[in-house]
Amino acid sequence: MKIRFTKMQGAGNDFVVLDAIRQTFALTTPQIRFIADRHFGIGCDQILVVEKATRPDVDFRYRIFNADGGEVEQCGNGARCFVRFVHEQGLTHKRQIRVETTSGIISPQLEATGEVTVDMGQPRFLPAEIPFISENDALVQTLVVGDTSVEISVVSMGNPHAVQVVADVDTAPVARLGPLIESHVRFPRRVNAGFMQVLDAHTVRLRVYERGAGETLACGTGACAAVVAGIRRQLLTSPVRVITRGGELTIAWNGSDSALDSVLLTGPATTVFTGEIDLPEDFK
Ligand SMILES: N[C@@H](CCC[C@H](N)C(=O)O)C(=O)O
Repeated sequence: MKIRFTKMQGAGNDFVVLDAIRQTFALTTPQIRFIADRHFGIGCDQILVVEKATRPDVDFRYRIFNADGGEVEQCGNGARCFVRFVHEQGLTHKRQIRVETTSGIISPQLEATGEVTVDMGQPRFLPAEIPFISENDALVQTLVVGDTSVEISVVSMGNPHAVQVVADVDTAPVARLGPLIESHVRFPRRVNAGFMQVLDAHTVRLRVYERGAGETLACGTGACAAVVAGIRRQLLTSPVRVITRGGELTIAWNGSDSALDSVLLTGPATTVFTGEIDLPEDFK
């Protein structure tokens, strides 16, 4: 089966975008892994599938798959690439669109600057909403990871995040602790592990070990979760510039624990190349 694709990136978080409106296909999990494979396939952190809306009050639906083949609820950098894709492909002329995801509706807007701002919806903090196994809903929770204890704040941006504050992201043990936190028994659906260094009240550096993809150059929902956790912990004040290894994002959140405002994510979205791929039936 041959399908056309577009390779995109937002702050270095890279995507293969597939148009399921003008072509028909059904992907198996091995085929998703093949597309994402950086040696045998195209290579990407996530695959985004653009579909027709299933309800009248939205413009499109999109599905998100991690490189490991698992379907996920939300993707911030992907949402920005999504709006650029539907514009460049002539699927809409609207600068602001409403998009269904498996965890709700998001609203990306193409700015005059070329950047994209996405209303990512409200963050959630209750352990059951993450999900996270805990007897309390404390803002800072202790997680025992192997022979180390880390202090995390849990946030759902539709998808689960565990954010810790570190002294220096360059020396933070992302490769060692990231996979252990991702698959920790207290996160029944696994988790994205964020490592945030606070530079000042409006600036952080961030690395994220993503569920189902490993460390990526940037994670949009990870940036939202880190900033929201930092604001709740009174370390940060909105808006916050998030410096990742692949680029910069801006996060604004005027909410509080009692008034859960939407989180706004702004950043770049770029098309890299387009092509056609022949999918094998039997990739493992
Ligand atoms: N890169 C994304 C997040 C993609 C999904 C994540 N790995 C998960 O499993 O929840 C972003 O920009 O938000």
